[in-house]
Amino acid sequence: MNTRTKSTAIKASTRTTRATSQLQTSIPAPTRSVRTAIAKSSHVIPAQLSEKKSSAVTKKTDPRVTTATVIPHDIDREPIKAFLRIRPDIAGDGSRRAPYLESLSDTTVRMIDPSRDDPHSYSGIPRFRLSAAPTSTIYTFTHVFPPNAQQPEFFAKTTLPLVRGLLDGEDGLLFAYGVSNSGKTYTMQGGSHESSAGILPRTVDVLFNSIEGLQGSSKYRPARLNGLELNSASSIFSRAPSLDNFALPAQQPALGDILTEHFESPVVSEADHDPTTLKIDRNYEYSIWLSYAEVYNEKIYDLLTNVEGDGGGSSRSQPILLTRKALAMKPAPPSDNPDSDGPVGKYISGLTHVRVNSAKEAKKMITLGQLHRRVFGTLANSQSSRSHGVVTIKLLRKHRGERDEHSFYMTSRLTLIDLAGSERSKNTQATGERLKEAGNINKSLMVLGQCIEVMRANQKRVAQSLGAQNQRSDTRDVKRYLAVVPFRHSKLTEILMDYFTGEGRVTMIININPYDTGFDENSNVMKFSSLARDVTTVAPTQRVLQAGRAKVPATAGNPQSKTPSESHHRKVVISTSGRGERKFSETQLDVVEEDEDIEGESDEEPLNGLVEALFDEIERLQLQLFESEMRGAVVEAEIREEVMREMEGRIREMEKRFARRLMSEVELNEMRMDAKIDMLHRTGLIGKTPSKVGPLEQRSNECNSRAPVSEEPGVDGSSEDDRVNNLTSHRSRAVSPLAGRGKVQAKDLGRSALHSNNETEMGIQENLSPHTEEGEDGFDETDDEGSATTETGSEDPDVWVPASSRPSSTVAIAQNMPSPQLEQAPPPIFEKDVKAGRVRARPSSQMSVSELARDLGDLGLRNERIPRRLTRHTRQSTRTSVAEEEEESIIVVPNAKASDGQKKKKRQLGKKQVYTDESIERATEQLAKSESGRGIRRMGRGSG
Ligand SMILES: Nc1ncnc2c1ncn2[C@@H]1O[C@H](COP(=O)(O)OP(=O)(O)OP(=O)(O)O)[C@@H](O)[C@H]1O
Repeated sequence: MNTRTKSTAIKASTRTTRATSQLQTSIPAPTRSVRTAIAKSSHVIPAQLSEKKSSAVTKKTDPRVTTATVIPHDIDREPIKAFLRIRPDIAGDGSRRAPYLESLSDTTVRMIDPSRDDPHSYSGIPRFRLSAAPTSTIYTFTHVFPPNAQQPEFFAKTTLPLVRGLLDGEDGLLFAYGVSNSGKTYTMQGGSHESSAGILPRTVDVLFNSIEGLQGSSKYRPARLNGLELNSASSIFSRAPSLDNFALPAQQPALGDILTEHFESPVVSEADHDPTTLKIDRNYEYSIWLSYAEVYNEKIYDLLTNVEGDGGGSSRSQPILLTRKALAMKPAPPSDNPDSDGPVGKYISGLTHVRVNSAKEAKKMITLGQLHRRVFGTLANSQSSRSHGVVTIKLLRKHRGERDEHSFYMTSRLTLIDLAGSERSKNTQATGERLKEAGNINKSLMVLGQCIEVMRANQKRVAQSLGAQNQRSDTRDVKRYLAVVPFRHSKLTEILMDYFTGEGRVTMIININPYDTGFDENSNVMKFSSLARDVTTVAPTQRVLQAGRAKVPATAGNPQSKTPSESHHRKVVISTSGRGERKFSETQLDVVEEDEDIEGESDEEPLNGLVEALFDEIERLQLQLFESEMRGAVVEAEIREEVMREMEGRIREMEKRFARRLMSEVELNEMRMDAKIDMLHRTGLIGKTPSKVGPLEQRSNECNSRAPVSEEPGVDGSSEDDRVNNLTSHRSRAVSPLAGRGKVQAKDLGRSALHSNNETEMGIQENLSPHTEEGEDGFDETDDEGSATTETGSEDPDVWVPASSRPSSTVAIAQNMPSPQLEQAPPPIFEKDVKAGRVRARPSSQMSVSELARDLGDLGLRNERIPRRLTRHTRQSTRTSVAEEEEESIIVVPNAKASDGQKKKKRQLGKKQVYTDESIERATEQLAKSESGRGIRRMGRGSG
C-alpha cells in the first residue's frame, strides 16, 4: 500500500470513528439497538443545519437570563459539571475597576456589563457598544467559588471525586477554561505561597497517599488510549527523563539548570502536601504513569522527552540547538476498549508515559514539563500560557491473586488540562508569531465550543425524538437530527473527543477575573460554560482488558510509510539575571519544531471511496467556513476600530481648524478695533499719546502745525474727546500692535483683514493718500506744502464724497465688514444740513472728512456711520440741536437697488426717510452746482 492509500485508510477509519461516536454521544443507553443501527450509517447532516433548527427552538428564551435547558437523560449519562472560580482582585495588576460579577447564590452569578454605567452612555445604553453580549445575564453553575476560596477546599469539591473515580478504574477529564490572567494556571498548578498548591500537585499527593504500600512491579505499561504493552528494557521508558539527567553535551551548561534559573519554578513546600487519603480496595496492586503534552500552534508536543541538544560552541554565546518533534493523533484500536460496541477515540502517538513511584517524583516531572512548556511555547510571553498543557495520569491495577498477564489489568486515566487563555488578538496587539499563536488558541477553543454546542443540539434532538409518546423509535428518525461534531477541526478537541464520546466524567472549571476589562471575552466564556452544562457524557464504568497480544510501541512503525515532515525554526534567548555570585548571562536557543510523521496503519478497513470523498468535502467546506468567519470577525473588528480612529482624527482636526479660525477672528477684530482707534487718534477725537504717535498722526500734526486753523474747539469738543477717549480706553486697555503706528500698519491691516485682496489694498492705499486721488477739486498735499487751503481760504479741499463715488471695492468691503458697536454712533451728514451750511468741520482736526470717511469705510465701518458721527460733531460745533428722533428716522442705504426694498420698508415704517448713496451723491452734485459748491466745500474749513 502506498503512502496515499495508507493515509486514506487512516482518514476512513477516522470517519467511521467520528460518525459513529457522535451518534453514540447523543443516544441514551436504553436505545442501544438504535445506536448500533445508527453507528452503521454514514448519513449525517451537516452541523449548520442542525444548529439552525436548534436555535429556532431556543429562540423564545429571555436573552438576559441564561439558564440551563433541561434535557431529559437517563441514569447512564451524566451532565458535565461546571464550577466557577472568581479570581480575587490582586493589588498591582493594573485593574482598578469594580467587579462586574455579582454572586447571587452558591450556584448563580449575575454578570453586568461595566460599560453600562459609563458616563459616555445615554440612559444606560453605551454609546459605542460593539458587544453583542447582553448587558446583564444570570449564569448557573454546579458551584460558584468566591474570590476568597482556598485551594484545599476547591480541590476537594472539584477534583477529589475524579481522583476517587481514577482509583476505582473510571476515566475523568478536568479542564480549566478562561481568559488570560483569570487564574487557570494558579488553579491547576498553584501559587508560590504556602497552601497554594493547585490541582496537579494535590492530585498526585492524594493518589500516592491512597496507594501507599500497594504499588506493584508490572511488566506492562499503558499504551495508546486505554491499551497496554510490554514494558521492555529497550523501550523509550527505560530512558525516561528527569530534571537530574536533563543535560546537554559536556561543554554546555545543563539546560535544566538554565531553565530552572530563568523560570523560577514554584517551590512546593512540605506544608503544601495534601494529606487526603482515599479508601481503596487493598486487594489490588497499583502503578501510576504520567504523561505531559502540550498543544501549541495546532501541534502536539511531548513535554517529558529529553530534548535533543546539539551544536553550540563551548561558550554560551553559541546557540544551543533544541529539536522537538510534533506527535500525531491516531485512532485507537477497538481492542483497547472491548466493552464498547462503538469506536474508541484517538490517542497521541509516541507520547512518553513515565512511571512515577512517589508524589515527589511526579511533581518533579510536572515541573520539568512546565519548564519545557514555557521555553518552547511561552518564552516571548513568559507571563502567559500560550499553549494547552495536557497532563494525563494513568493508573494500572491488577488483583493481587491474579497472574501478571495483561488480561487481568484494568486501566483508568485522568486528564487535567490547563487551557491557554482565550483572548482577542487585537486586545494583545499581537503580530507575527504571536498573532498565529492567538489565532490557533482561539481556533481550538472555538472548535471546542462548537463541539459542545453540536453535541448539546444532538442530544436534545435525540431525547425529544425518543421521548415523544406514541412514536416509534426509528433509526432514520434519529439520524436525521444528528449533526457532525467537529472534533477533527482542532488538535485539542481530538484529544478530548474520547471523553465526550466514550465513557467518563467531565468537569470544567471556569476561571474569571471580574476586574478584567475583557467583558466580551468573559461573556463568551460564561456562555460556553452554560452550554457545556447541558451536555451529558456516558457515565464511566470499570474497564477490564480483554485477553490478547499487546501492541508494540508506536515507534516501531514502518519507516517507509512516513511522509517527509517540515520543520520550523525559532530563536529564543534566555536572559539570566544571576543569582548570588552568578553574573548576568544570556543563553541562545535555536528551537526546531518538526511536524509529525504521517504513518499508515493497516489495521483499519478503508471506507467506501465516495463516502470518504464526501467527508473530505464536508470537512474542507466547514474549515473554509470557519476560517472565513474568523477572518470576517477580525476584519470587522479592525474596520470598526479604524473608523473610530478616523472619526476621532477628523474631529480633532476640525477642533484645531476652528480654534485657528477663532484666533484669527479675534486677531482681526482686535486689529480692526486698533485701526479705528488709530483713526480716532488721527482725527483728534481722542487724546494722543505722545510716545505712540504714528506716521499718520505725525502727518496730521504736521498739517496742524503748518495750517494753523482756529484753535477754538467746538463747544463740547474737549468733552467729546474725553468721552471717546474713555470709551476707547475702557474698551481695550491692551496696547494694540497697530495703535499709533500709522500708515504702514494700517496697510498691513488692510492686507490681512481683507485677505490679500488687491483691490482692497488699493482702496486702503487710496485711503492713506487721499489727496492724490481726489476728484477735480482734489487737494494734492504733496504739491505744495505751503499752499494749504486754510491759508488761502479760497479753496476747500475737503469735499465729502459719497461712498458710492469711491472705488467700488472700498464700498463693497465696507458693506461686508461687520460694523463695530460704538456706544455713541456719529450722526450722518444730511442734505438739509449741507444746504443750510450747518455742516462744518471740526476745527481742531486737519483730516479731511473724505479721508476719514474712506479710512473708516475701508476698515469696515458702515458708510452711514461715519457721516453720522461727523455730522453730529459739526452740529455740535454750530450749536444747532438736531432732534434725536430726526436722526433715527433717516435710513441710509448704499445703493439704489437696495433702496427698493427700503422703500417698501419705508411704507411700512411710515415717515422714515431713505437715503441711498446715489441720492446723496445726486443731491450733493446739485447742491454743488446751485451754490457753486460753496456749502460742501466749506465743510472742511469749518468756517462758521
Ligand atoms: N485564586 C487566586 N488567589 C490568589 N491569586 C490568584 C488567584 N488566581 C489567580 N491568581 C494570581 O493571578 C495571576 C494570574 O493568574 P494565572 O497566571 O493563573 O492566570 P492564567 O489564567 O493562567 O493566565 P494565562 O492564561 O495568561 O496563563 C497570578 O499572579 C496568580 O498568582
